[in-house]
Amino acid sequence: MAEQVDVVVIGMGPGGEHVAGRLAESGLSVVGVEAELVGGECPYWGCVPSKMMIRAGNLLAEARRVPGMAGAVRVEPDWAPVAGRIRDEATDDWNDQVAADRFTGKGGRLARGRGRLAGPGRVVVDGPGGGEFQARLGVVVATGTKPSVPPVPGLAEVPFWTNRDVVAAKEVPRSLTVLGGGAIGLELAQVLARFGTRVEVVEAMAGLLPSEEPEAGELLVKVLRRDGVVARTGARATGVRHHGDTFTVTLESGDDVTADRLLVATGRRVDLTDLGLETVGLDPGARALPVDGRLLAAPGLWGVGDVTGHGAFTHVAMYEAEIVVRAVLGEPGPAADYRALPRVTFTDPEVGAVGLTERQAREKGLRVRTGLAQVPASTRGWIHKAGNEGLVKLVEDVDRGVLVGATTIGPAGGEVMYGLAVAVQAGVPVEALRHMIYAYPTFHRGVEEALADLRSGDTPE
Ligand SMILES: Cc1cc2nc3c(=O)[nH]c(=O)nc-3n(C[C@H](O)[C@H](O)[C@H](O)COP(=O)(O)OP(=O)(O)OC[C@H]3O[C@@H](n4cnc5c(N)ncnc54)[C@H](O)[C@@H]3O)c2cc1C
Ligand SMILES: NC(=O)c1ccc[n+]([C@@H]2O[C@H](COP(=O)([O-])OP(=O)(O)OC[C@H]3O[C@@H](n4cnc5c(N)ncnc54)[C@H](O)[C@@H]3O)[C@@H](O)[C@H]2O)c1
Repeated sequence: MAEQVDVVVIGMGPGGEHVAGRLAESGLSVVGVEAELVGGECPYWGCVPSKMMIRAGNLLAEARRVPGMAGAVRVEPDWAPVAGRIRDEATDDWNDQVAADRFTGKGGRLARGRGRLAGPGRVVVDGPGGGEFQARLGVVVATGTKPSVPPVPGLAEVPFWTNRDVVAAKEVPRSLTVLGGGAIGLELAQVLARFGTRVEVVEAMAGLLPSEEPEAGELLVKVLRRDGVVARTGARATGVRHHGDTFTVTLESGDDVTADRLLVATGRRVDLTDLGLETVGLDPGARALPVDGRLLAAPGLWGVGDVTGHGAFTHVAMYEAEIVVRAVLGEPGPAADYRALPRVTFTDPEVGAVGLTERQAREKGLRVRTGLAQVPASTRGWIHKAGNEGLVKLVEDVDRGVLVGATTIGPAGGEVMYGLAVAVQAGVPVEALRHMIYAYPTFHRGVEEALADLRSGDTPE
């Protein structure tokens, strides 16, 4: 006999935990099903520990910028406090009791185990907290993603690292090859290089961070080189071997890239295969859970977070979670709107981005103008001097006279992006943005310069 409850949430990462917690707080009987740790990838192996690592790497980099600016320092990197913080402050040594208690403290019930659908509203949990539940109001699938491992010959047979191994490392490796020059690969490559690891990044596409503006990838190649990171772009791996303590990645060019460790950071994939989706008429072979603007995948079945394929970011998971909370509670509110989806890659300089890149805007058929401003040429960038690399790039839909995308790279690139996210989301006219006051001397004054460049910039096509 299945136990009757109001809602079952499968997967208690940032998305699932938010939905389950909010619904439990509102008085519903909610079962949260989790196969690993309550909190998901972000606090234990993703955002939080990686940003602690980045904070440490950035401190070293700032200290190294002292000569010529503020005197002399001796910098001796030590990974021990970073590994210690990750264990003690971020992950409780990968123990989720605090998160589990937070959920049950809101009135939720945690079922530890692997959940799968067994028909509309029905969820079977295999594991220590197992059982069968029938949800009166609905089921929420928030099962996240796994590392995507490309079919490079030999790769599956070698003991490569994923983000989880880097986060858990008690010592940094002497050398590291990073397969994939996206967000994970670059953030981790830069940190480890700053702690003394010899790092090479192998990126198959023509530039680093290929989903962002090409200017971002070009700039990152230069700044990473200064950290000692070799970035090989347009580099296709044709084979991987592991002999003794050495990983060898052979490239199409014939070059071999060798290192003590190999990190695979070639994207994340949604795995719907074992979720019983066929029992509710959905395709378990789909690339992502197909949901509508209210995150509904089927009657009484919602999707939240990475699994929906709208952007593998914690803020997307939380945003979608809130929409599902409203839907389940029958509260009014807008449908999901991804026009101003913000991204921040926390390299130094940070790469902030929102909305469409120039290429995406042109592919949508928009008439586009772009404006560019260089951070080192701005007053604040010039004052900042060491570590001042960056730029602001704006993408305007000429016919509507509004920004549809922006990229803000610089020492506070992620923060500078926020104002532009508001402009994209609210469709603030470019004309109005031009007649605002931008505080002097901030990094965000680069926005004003990039707006001026729009006026004098590319001729509309
Ligand atoms: C190294 C790294 C750094 C990152 N940095 C950032 C960042 O700075 N900013 C940012 O916004 N995002 C970042 N991300 C992405 C972010 O971690 C994810 O977008 C976020 O965790 C997605 O949340 P989610 O709830 O959709 O899924 P997840 O966090 O993946 O959680 C899904 C949960 O579901 C559980 N689960 C799966 N299947 C089942 C099942 N059948 N039954 C029960 N439980 C199941 C899993 O065990 C997991 O706990 C980073 C990711 C990585 C890997
Ligand atoms: N700061 C953040 O918000 C942050 C940080 C880390 C991760 N994330 C999230 O996690 C997701 C996954 O990160 P990721 O870096 O693994 O994925 P990604 O999709 O951002 O980058 C993967 C990179 O690997 C490259 N690649 C794919 N196959 C390859 C191959 N065979 N050889 C060489 N290169 C190959 C791709 O061209 C791409 O540049 C991100 O897209 C992002 O949504 C966010």
